[in-house]
Amino acid sequence: MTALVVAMDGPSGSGKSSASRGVARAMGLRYLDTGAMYRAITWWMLQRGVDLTDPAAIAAQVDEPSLVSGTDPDDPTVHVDGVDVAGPIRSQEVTGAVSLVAAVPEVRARLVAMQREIIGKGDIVVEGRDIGTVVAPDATLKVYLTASAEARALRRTAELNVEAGGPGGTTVEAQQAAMARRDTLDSTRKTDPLSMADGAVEVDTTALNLEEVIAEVLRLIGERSSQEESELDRAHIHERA
Ligand SMILES: Nc1ncnc2c1ncn2[C@@H]1O[C@H](COP(=O)(O)OP(=O)(O)O)[C@@H](O)[C@H]1O
Ligand SMILES: Nc1ccn([C@H]2C[C@H](O)[C@@H](COP(=O)(O)OP(=O)(O)O)O2)c(=O)n1
Repeated sequence: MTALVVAMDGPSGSGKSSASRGVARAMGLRYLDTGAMYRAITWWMLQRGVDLTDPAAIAAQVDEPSLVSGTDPDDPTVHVDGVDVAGPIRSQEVTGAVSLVAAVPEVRARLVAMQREIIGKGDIVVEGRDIGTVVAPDATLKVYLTASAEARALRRTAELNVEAGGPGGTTVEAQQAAMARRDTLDSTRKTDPLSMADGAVEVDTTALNLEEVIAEVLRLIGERSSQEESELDRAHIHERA
């Protein structure tokens, strides 16, 4: 069988990270969070005081930091210049700035090349916005996760409250507005907008719990793998005839 690559795309809060990690764990696959890579570069640019409203300033610095992404679904890591930035990349400051950095073509070129190199070894679940469309259009399975704007905001608010150990200073309404702003920025940039890839299967997670989402993706992988096997069988029969 050819190397398995599962592409998981979708907007913020649709459940990509949780579902991708669950699927990777269940199947013993590697896991790559490409959003964490965009966040890590953004963290570094903020540390350096780069003017994020100036795409040329971002482009001029993009090759400076070293970036290393781990692929263990039980311990996804990201290091910038040797510093573990798993915590800081989730800060509101980074979340508020990441769309500006991710819109710069030079940033995307560097990160897409790194992502393709990691994916090249196969047997991996990769999550992001443009995995099925740009990074790995030949993936074995392409999933596009969605959920209603309200469900996504509710999930994110609950997550922030847990992190803060109580009401985390945000409301579902504020969260929904912030996510809508970021989705708009992510989907209106000129390069690689947030869109569904050809051949992707849409999974609406609004009414599904995490276990149900993981089970559905595992079912789709099984379906795709048996389709591939029967196509191979047909090709062999054709060759022999
Ligand atoms: N199907 C689901 N039902 C309820 N909550 C979910 C579901 N999938 C994910 N979550 C929760 O929603 C939040 C956002 O999920 P996450 O996987 O980080 O989404 P994304 O990577 O798409 O931004 C997390 O707190 C996660 O535990
Ligand atoms: N393949 C990707 C992944 C993320 N991005 C951008 C878009 C997002 O606003 C940021 C952060 O992505 P991340 O997946 O961490 O965001 P969420 O956890 O879904 O809120 O990076 C991208 O442009 N392309």
